[in-house]
This record gives sequence, C-alpha cells and structure tokens, in this order.
Amino acid sequence: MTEADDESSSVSRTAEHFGSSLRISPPALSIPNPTNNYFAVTAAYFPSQLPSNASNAIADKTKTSGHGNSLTTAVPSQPVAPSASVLPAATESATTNGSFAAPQPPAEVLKPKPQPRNKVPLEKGYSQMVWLRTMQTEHDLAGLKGQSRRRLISMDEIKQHKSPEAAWTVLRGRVYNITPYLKFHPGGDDMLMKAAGKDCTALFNKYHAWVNAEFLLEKCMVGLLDVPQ
Ligand code: HEM
Repeated sequence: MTEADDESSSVSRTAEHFGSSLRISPPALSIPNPTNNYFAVTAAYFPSQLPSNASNAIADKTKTSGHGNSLTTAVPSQPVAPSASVLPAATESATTNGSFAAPQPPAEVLKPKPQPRNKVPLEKGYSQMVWLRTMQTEHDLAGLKGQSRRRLISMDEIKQHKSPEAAWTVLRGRVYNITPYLKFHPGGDDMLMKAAGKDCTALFNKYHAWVNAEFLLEKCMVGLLDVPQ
C-alpha cells in the first residue's frame, strides 16, 4: 500500500464517524502536509479526533521528516492550520500556542435525523401486490359503466364525490375514482380521504411526488378535469 492509499483510507475512516452524508474533498494541494500521515490529515479536518499529544507529534515530525513530495509546499516547523478557504472555522480559532480549537461539523452532519415514515399497517389482503393483481383482474375499477374515460369533468361534479363509497380526486389534471384504492393506500385510507372531492396534486407532491400514481390509478381514471377557459 502506498502512502497516498494510507492517507485516503484514514480520511474515510475518520469520515465514518460523521455518517454517510458527509462528503469530504481530498486535501487541497495548497495545504502544507509535512507528514502525509494519519495525524496530519486528521488534524486538517477533525482536530478533535486527535489524541491530546498529537499536535506535538506533528510538530516533531515536521522538524525531522525530510520527505514530502513535490506537490507540497515548504515543510513548516510549526503545526500549520489549513488555509482559510478550506477550513475557515479552524483558522479563526487558531491560538498562539500552536493548537487549534476543533471546528465542529454542523449538528445535522453529526446526527442525521432519520425521516419518520408515516406508512400504516394495511389490513391483510391489501398489499401493493394484491392491488397490482386487482388492476389486472377487475374490469371496471373506475366504475365507468361504459362511459368514456376521456370525459371532461367539472370541479363541481368532483366535489360531489367525497364519501368513501364514491371518492373522486384530481391529480395532475386527471380525475380518479380512488374508492377502490382506499384500503390499499400505504399512507392509510384516512390520509387518502383528504384527497376526496378535490384536487390533491399539492398534497400528493408534498408527501410523495415520486410515487407513480398515473400507473397505480390507471384503471381508476374516470376523466379529465374540465378547466374553464
Ligand atoms: C391520489 C393518489 C395517491 C396515491 C396513488 C398514493 C400512493 C402512495 C404510495 C404508493 C405510497 C407508498 C410510498 C412509499 O412507499 O414510498 C404512499 C404513502 C403515503 N401517502 Fe399516498 N398516495 C396518494 C395520495 C396521497 C395523499 C393525497 C396523501 C395525503 C393527504 C397521501 C399521504 C401518504 C402518506 C402520509 C404516505 C406514507 C409516506 C411515508 O412513507 O412516510 N397520499 N402513497
């Protein structure tokens, strides 16, 4: 393993303490990096990760170490703070005795908050798999009874369909009968009922813009929203 390999693996090991959301760029070439070892790299990014005597260790190394490479600048005799553009917090808090106050990563990096899921347990027999099968086997999920699914439907007519037995909603300009899907909705039928009798596009996007409703509700489409000119 080369020194460079060693150095980059040290950086990623250190980064692991801060969660996977943290992205660390490799040290900029302008950073004096006299020792090319774990302590130096760690000091540049996370001084708080060092053992208490580490800054002395770095200082000693800089006096004795002759190695380095042509991409590094002159070897300093004192521990050097990373340049301000790389780590402003550390530079600002540098003290005269050669130690540096630890720049704290933002709290959200230290403890990424898990997003709470609001999925509800569905009744037995109402999984998404069963819904997909139902879409194949039921011939009139929309309750069209022969009417065209390209019919223009006014908002007034949609407003009259707000009961669980006859719940219509508008999503991205299409009108759906969501009654058959209520018990299959992973967010719960009560949540889906908030969509009944109105345009739910904004609500839908707020909770899960990524869900492919056009596919999931394809067989429930009853028409297109008639937008008055
Ligand atoms: C109108 C058509 C809708 C369809 C086809 C639909 C479909 C889905 C699907 C497939 C999921 C699971 C998403 C996942 O696993 O990532 C889901 C979850 C959910 N839906 Fe809907 N949804 C609709 C409307 C709505 C509306 C209007 C609301 C809010 C009023 C809503 C609230 C939720 C919530 C809270 C969850 C749980 C999200 C979570 O994972 O934390 N949905 N929906």
